[in-house]
Amino acid sequence: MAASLPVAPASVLGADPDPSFAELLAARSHLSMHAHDGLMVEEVPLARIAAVVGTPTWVYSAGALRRRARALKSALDGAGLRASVHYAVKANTSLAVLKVLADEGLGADVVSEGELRAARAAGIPGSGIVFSGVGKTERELRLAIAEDIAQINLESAEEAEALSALATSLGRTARVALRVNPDVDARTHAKITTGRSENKFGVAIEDAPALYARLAALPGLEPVGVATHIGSQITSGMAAYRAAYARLAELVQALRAEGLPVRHIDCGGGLGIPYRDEPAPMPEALAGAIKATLGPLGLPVMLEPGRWIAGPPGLLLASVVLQKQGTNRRFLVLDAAMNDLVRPAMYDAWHGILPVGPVDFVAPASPADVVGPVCETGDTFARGRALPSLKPRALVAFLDAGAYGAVMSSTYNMRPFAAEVMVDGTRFAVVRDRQTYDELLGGNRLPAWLGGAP
Ligand SMILES: Cc1ncc(COP(=O)(O)O)c(C=O)c1O
Ligand SMILES: N[C@@H](CCCC[NH3+])C(=O)O
Repeated sequence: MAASLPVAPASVLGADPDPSFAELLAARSHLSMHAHDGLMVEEVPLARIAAVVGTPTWVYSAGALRRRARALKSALDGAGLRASVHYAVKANTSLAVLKVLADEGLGADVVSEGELRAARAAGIPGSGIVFSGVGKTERELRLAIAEDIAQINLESAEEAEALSALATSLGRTARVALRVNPDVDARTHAKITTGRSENKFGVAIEDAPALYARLAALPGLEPVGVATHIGSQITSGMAAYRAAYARLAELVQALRAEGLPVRHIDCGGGLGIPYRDEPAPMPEALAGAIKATLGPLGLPVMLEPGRWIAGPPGLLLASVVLQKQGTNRRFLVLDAAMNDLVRPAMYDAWHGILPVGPVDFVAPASPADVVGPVCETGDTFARGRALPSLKPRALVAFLDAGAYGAVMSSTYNMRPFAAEVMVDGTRFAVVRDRQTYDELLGGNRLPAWLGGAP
């Protein structure tokens, strides 16, 4: 049920005010503020989840995941593209999330044995799986061959030679695509741009024709296409995508002129989401950019979106431990920390923070620094954020934390991994148990010479 509550004040920081609570809510249709139950995900009050599961807890909306998977596919269909979507598993590896997306017919883009196993465990067939990554081990390549996955995206000449030798020794032929680095600037955070020549990913586009010919000549390999991925959280429009895809199109024409077979093009991921008030790139725009640049080739395309699918449907639910008055600063100290959600510490990322209680939602707001209890100054989620005065045990939600949230958490400061919950309509379920202290300590062993069992 939508909020019929007054609009909370925007940030008091001035020139570029943060979005108000009401604006944040309005842009996220799986969230609503109920006058009695507080902030809800679909039909489930977050306060109920906190009462049953505790905090910190990741909460995912199955409905929002399904809607986004469908929206992406319909944008691609609408542009008349023959396209397959391979969800980038790295964004969120929860089996429940993967199962929802598998049920929507999505394939997977994986970068490790663990991700390949997770995708298979969720029921994604090998024929829907693409394996990317700059350093796949022999063990991982063996598994990829055994699972007969759709394609292995090769990122170097060295990897091509190694895979050829391995596949030949196994008496198999591996379908491969060549990941090229088009040397375009995706104009995103320096730590997550991948398509510049100085980045470690892919092979230089100038070297691609010769290497593709080599793939065709090597035993045990069947080159089926070319791939690229220029970076993540791309919100600067379609120019970088267009530049990269135009280079891919030229490459494909050059390969065809040499009589080399190209069956499809892997366009990568990277579509950004509005965490704060960034312009929201729509899948229709990406589909249009693909159509305009690659459409004339008449080939099927593959996409590898991670964040766009899994980001907005997830949040991190946390409790206030205490509110501390510092020198000219108010600190809201939470039970969640940088070990749970590392993006603010790692990339200075901005996440919307909403109070969960209906009373807190409409109470007067003033600037607060929102921090965790970890012993690092970087354990700061937000500075000067307009929030009401919150009592110990009040709940807050970090928005858009479904992608690169739980997957990047650690147990730093001996803090267990948080629980994960999925909401679907009126029901919710724990989809990953909170790590226990026994599990947290369990992997430790004392050698005999320190008193451990011989
Ligand atoms: C090869 C590859 N494909 C897809 C993705 C998914 O990116 P995003 O979550 O930005 O869509 C990544 C991560 O950036 C990647 O490295
Ligand atoms: N982990 C990054 C994105 C990296 C994308 C993976 N190649 C983030 O949280 O924004």
